[in-house]
Amino acid sequence: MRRYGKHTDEDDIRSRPNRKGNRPRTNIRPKHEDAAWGMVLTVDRGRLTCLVEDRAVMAMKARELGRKAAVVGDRVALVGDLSGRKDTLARIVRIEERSSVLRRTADDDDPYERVVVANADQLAIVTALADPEPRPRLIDRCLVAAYDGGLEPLLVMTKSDLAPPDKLLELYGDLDIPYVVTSREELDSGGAADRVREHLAGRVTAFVGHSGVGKTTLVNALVPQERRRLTGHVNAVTGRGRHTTTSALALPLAGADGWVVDTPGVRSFGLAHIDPSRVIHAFPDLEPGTEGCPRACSHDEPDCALDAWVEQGHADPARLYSLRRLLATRERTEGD
Ligand SMILES: Nc1nc2c(ncn2[C@@H]2O[C@H](COP(=O)(O)OP(=O)(O)OP(=O)(O)O)[C@@H](O)[C@H]2O)c(=O)[nH]1
Ligand SMILES: [Zn+2]
Repeated sequence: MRRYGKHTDEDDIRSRPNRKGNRPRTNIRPKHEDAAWGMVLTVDRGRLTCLVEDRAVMAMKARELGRKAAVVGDRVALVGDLSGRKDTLARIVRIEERSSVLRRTADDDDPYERVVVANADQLAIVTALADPEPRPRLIDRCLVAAYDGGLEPLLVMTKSDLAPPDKLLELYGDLDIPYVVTSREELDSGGAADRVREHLAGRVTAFVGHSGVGKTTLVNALVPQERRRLTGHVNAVTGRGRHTTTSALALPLAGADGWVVDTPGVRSFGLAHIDPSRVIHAFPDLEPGTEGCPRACSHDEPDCALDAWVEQGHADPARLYSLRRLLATRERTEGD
């Protein structure tokens, strides 16, 4: 994984025009020698905590960056006071191009997409087998966002002590998506964290899930208190499972090289920003069946080949129902 530290790139902010196309004013040019690379760990009302070498450095975005927001997971160039000491504030002068972006909107009518996490390799979709009931359509939405943003999905099914995973495995077990099933007992023994950790080594994994599924419990098991202290997040994740900001929070994995990015619990996952034609990629069991579809098929018309595909037993009818519902409504309501 990349290391964060001294920024040696020749292409520094001084040679780049600002958003009006003008060269930045002389007096606001950052000193190149001072710039260092960091990773954004969390964002709280315009204040960003960045990991620089092994220090947590508070920073603000430089004005030259305009409206472009830095989000958790972003790799940024920083100048100014990089000591990480209390009451110091560095400046972010550049955001590196992202290798992936997890985006969502508040609902399917919301024109404002937000980037939840940048540069994550993997999306762990946490779903409880009971309490709260699993919601396949929310899982499907997360899968769409993962494929669209360039993240590999991982399914984590919690609370198998309360209900068996059979129904979800019928839907997702054959899709080539790795999955882990955990229980209360395995949480207590450490077995749950061990099995999830096997999928996280050397990667940045964003965890998403509906409120109450046990995401925070799991993240706490993966990242013990002393690891959090390394990045200044001593009390960032509280007992009741909510950290104080509404932003995601990157935490260094214990026992393996990798990052866990905890995100606030969601009730919905809006996909207003995603073109309907790309939704099918999150349905690898159905996608091959669309070869027989007419051009620009909406997959909800009489000639759609997917009905026959399902009748021939290539995919579960519930999956086609999910796809159609997602395409048709694209509307996030509580019951969806
Ligand atoms: N029975 C059972 N309960 C669990 C399991 N995992 C977590 N819980 C419980 O589920 C409840 C919710 O867990 P949290 O970790 O707070 O859930 P969360 O997904 O972080 O929820 P938000 O903070 O709202 O995002 C807690 O009371 C946990 O103790 C499990 O495997 N089995
Ligand atoms: Zn079709």
